[in-house]
Amino acid sequence: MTHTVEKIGGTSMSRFTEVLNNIWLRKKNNDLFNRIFVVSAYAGITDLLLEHKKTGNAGVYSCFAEAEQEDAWIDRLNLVEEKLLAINKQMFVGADLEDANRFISRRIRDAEQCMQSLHSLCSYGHFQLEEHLSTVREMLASIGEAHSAYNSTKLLKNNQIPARFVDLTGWKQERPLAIDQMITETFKGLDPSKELLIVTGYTQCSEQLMRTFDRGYSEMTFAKIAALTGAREAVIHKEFHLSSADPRLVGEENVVTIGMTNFDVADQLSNLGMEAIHPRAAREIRKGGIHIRIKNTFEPDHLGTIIDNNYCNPRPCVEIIAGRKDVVGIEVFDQDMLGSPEHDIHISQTIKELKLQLVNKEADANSITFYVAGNRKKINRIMRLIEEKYPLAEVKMHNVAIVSAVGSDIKIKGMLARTVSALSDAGINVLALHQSVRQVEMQCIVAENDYEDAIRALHFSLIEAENHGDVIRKIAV
Ligand SMILES: Nc1ncnc2c1ncn2[C@@H]1O[C@H](COP(=O)(O)OP(=O)(O)O)[C@@H](O)[C@H]1O
Ligand SMILES: N[C@@H](CC(=O)OP(=O)(O)O)C(=O)O
Repeated sequence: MTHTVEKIGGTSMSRFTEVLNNIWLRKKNNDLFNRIFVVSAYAGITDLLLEHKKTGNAGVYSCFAEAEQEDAWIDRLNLVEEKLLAINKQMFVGADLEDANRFISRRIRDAEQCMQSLHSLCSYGHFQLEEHLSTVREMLASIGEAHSAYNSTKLLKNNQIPARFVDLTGWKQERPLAIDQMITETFKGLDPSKELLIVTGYTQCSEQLMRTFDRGYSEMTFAKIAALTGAREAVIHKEFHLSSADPRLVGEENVVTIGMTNFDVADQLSNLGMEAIHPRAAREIRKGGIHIRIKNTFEPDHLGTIIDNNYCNPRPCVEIIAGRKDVVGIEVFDQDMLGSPEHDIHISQTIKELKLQLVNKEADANSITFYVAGNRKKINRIMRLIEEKYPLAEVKMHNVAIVSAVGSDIKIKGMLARTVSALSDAGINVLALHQSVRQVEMQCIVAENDYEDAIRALHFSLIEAENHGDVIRKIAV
């Protein structure tokens, strides 16, 4: 096991000069190679191609799928092309710029043609658009990663580094293969000891990457490659160190870097939309017995954070304050619910079918509240469906935020009391409170407007007050 597999997130990718200097060119001679890079689309591009990951705002795909205005998706696709070409212009000049533009414009035109043809085909009742939508979604998504991987390879070659564009998008491939086979076959003929391999974060596969793993899918490609090629270490390059809270909210000068943590903590964070790592990707890497290192792209000398399955902080404490805005609490009150799980089962199933994200839920004798995230249209739809199914129930919608204190071990007396006091001392009303018996995280539901203040208050009382220094649990390996 000599090589590493390294993923570069979209936010970092957009700062391509720093990626070039801090990640690629930094290593010299023997250390330069034996690194396989899996790259995400440049920041915001997948959001434009599909839909906004957090707000659900329409992108090319959602316009095409909803087809309210027939040609709205074409305008959006042209807008994406403009953005991609603008990125090229920042990176290349002359013949290189022309080549980069030709590559990506061809893919966009191919996709446009397929989608146009599909549209005409589906004007005949024999062909149903719905049956092909997931394929269209996959095709569109792959454009973002093909663009960033192609450009990165070109940039490296321009800097005299041997590099190869490894295209897992299966563009114009006859038939999709199963994901494991697609990766194994592709890597068979490649030698990472001789050149840097720059791999698209999107993989075309018979399982359909997004249908199986959804957004953040490049981490799945990354995890599969790490496991299937037997990597020594799986590295994720991000915009910030994995920190005790979002540095944008709490201030870079106040947060503490996390030195070590475990996959359990990472799962809690990804449930809140802070994808330290995609939970399914984590499973793949964990099964392969590989640890993950999260690194800050802009501080290349820092050891970063190790996520290891066996890690537990020897001193119980809160390590991270995370949270999520734009959560809707759907409260269903129905006295017929007493003693029966029927409402819970049915509503949970509807949430799944509508592809809303269930962040948490709580229940008492005759009411149940589902905390979900997703776009407004879907939320309104589910409210309607619940009211139709249970006409005697009272269904209410609450716009809330969730703030959460997470730690690999928080099993100490008084921790929950301290958390709630921190919020009440800051004048914030706690609407609901959850802590599971495993005691890995405590979640407080607060009004949406209180989100930022609540994060800062919890960070101040539970982390800053502990004087951890620069790093919570320095890396010991
Ligand atoms: N605890 C945290 N540590 C570091 N970054 C965080 C944390 N919580 C939220 N963030 C935010 O996550 C963002 C990175 O998001 P992410 O989806 O991982 O980006 P990418 O994969 O494009 O690099 C940062 O901009 C930062 O504001
Ligand atoms: N760009 C894709 C894949 C991905 O994983 O992106 P990022 O690494 O920037 O989260 C998405 O947004 O879903």
